[in-house]
Amino acid sequence: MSITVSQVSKKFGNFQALDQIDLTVEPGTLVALLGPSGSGKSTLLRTIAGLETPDTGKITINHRDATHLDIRKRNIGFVFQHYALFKHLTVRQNIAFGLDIRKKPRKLIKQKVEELLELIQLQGFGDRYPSQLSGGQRQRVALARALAVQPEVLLLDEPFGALDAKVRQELRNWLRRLHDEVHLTSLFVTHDREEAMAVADKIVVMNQGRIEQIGTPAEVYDRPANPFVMSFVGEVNIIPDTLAVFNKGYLPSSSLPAFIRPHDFEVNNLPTKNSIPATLKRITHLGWEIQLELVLPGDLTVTAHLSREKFTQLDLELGQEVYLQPRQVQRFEEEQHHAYLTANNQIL
Ligand SMILES: Nc1ncnc2c1ncn2[C@@H]1O[C@H](COP(=O)(O)OP(=O)(O)OP(=O)(O)O)[C@@H](O)[C@H]1O
Repeated sequence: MSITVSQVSKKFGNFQALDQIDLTVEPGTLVALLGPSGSGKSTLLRTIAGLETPDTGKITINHRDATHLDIRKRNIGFVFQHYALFKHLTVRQNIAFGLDIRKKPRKLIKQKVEELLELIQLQGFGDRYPSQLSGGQRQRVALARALAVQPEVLLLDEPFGALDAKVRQELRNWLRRLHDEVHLTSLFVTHDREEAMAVADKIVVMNQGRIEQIGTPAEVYDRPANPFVMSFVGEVNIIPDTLAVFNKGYLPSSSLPAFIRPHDFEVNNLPTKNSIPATLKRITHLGWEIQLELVLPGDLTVTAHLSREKFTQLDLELGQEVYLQPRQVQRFEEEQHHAYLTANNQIL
């Protein structure tokens, strides 16, 4: 079941929530809509679901024009951040809800509900009420309820947003396995880049109602289309005045800012061929890696990430001088800086 969005725009009053969106979701893929708050992710998802009508453009689901199709005829399952389970119904009754209102035979409903309880690993919880479940369990029930009516498309709006980090991680791995098992086409909204990277086949990076880039997690991370994407999908050092800081042979001269990921700095105690001297200002233990805050000539502070092993080997002390050598530097053409500059205050 494929989804195609062509030239879809949507305004709320004077506010352009979606601006000429083009997107194709291939059958069987799990796609993440990633972007800062207010970038239009939910509006796009709701438009595909039929909860919003686009002002212009077209939406096709499985090659059928669905732009103005009634929501009930789209064969879509929807899961929201705030598990909208019916409080007065048990887990079993919640899962059965969509089948009940479609007046499916009792025997089939019973069988389907048991299958889904097994799928979400909540056998034995069928007679509980939502208030007797944890947040993660409730969200799994919400998923089972959406899956009960056998949708071909599953849309999830920040499904794990309200859960703590550990449960969130478990559930996202589980969602990935479930997606592969059930052979759905799924689209989910998140503002968490790690979640998008960990789960999705493709990531759609959104900003101010537009799509900045569509690509696999590796593509958007390693070959970002513009400064906005580079900054949004991972940490980055932006060296604005490359002429002043780097022009002494450290890097090829350029008037464009240099974008360097913290783990793309090689750190050494002694100068190497093209290294930059820097003073070590702060050391932070991030768990499996160490973050260094370093001051470059010209008083520019950058961060570098080191493995624990390398950190131990260097035997670093605060205030000492080290030498940085960028392994990889990205630069973007002038016109690609627009999105970054306008969204700058949201991501730095
Ligand atoms: N029904 C509405 N009426 C007016 N403005 C709306 C409506 N729905 C959304 N908006 C506005 O459209 C913009 C995009 O909202 P949307 O919910 O799509 O963003 P989002 O990327 O999902 O953000 P978040 O991560 O915060 O949920 C926001 O500025 C929001 O205030």
